[in-house]
Amino acid sequence: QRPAGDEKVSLSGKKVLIVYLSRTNNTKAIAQIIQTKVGGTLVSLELVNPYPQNYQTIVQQVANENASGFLPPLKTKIDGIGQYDIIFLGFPTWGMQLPPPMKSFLKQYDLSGKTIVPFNTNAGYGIGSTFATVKELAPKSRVLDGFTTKGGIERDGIQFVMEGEKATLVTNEVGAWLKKLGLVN
Ligand SMILES: Cc1cc2nc3c(=O)[nH]c(=O)nc-3n(C[C@H](O)[C@H](O)[C@H](O)COP(=O)(O)O)c2cc1C
Repeated sequence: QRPAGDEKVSLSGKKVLIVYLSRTNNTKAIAQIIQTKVGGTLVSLELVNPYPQNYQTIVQQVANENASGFLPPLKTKIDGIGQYDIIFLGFPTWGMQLPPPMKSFLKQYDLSGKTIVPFNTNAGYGIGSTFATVKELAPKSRVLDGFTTKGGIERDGIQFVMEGEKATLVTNEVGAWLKKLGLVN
C-alpha cells in the first residue's frame, strides 16, 4: 500500500464537481481557483433557512447545532450526482468542526466509490476535525489530502482576504497541491 499523502489520481475522462460552503467568500475564492485549474461544475451549498448575518448569533447557533447533531436542510439539490467521479468539497472551519451544512451534504448523498478532495479556510486555528469528519461521513469514498489556508477572521472584523498578494500566493499553493495529487500537470 502506498503511504498516505502519496496518492495520485488522473483527471482524464473524469467529471468534476466542486461543492462549497462559504459565508464571507474566502472558501468560494478557493473553489473558483480550483475550477479555473481543473474545470468542472461549481455549486454553492445553500440552506432552506439561511444562517443569521450577525457573527455572534451564527457562532452560537452553530455551537448548538454541533452539540445536538442537527443537520440543517439544504436548499441546493444536485442533479445526477452519480455522473461525477471527483468531488471537491470546500468549507470553512466552524467551531473547530466541519460546518453542519457539509455534514448534511455528506449524509444526504451517497458518494460511494467516488474520489473526494477536501479544501478549507479558517481564521488561523486550523482544520480542526473537519477533514477527519469528511472521511467518517464518506467511508466508501477515497478521500485525498486536503488543502487549507488562512482565510478571514470575522471575529476581528476581517472578512474577505483572498485578494492582492494573498490571492497570488494562494493560487500558486492550490496549483502545487493539485499537481501533487496528479490533477494538473
Ligand atoms: C460560525 C463561525 C465559526 C468559526 N469557527 C472558527 C474556528 O473554530 N476556527 C477558525 O480558525 N476559524 C473559525 N471561523 C472563521 C472562518 O473559518 C474563516 O473566517 C473562514 O475563512 C471563513 O470562510 P468563508 O469566507 O468561506 O465563509 C469561524 C467562522 C464562523 C462564521
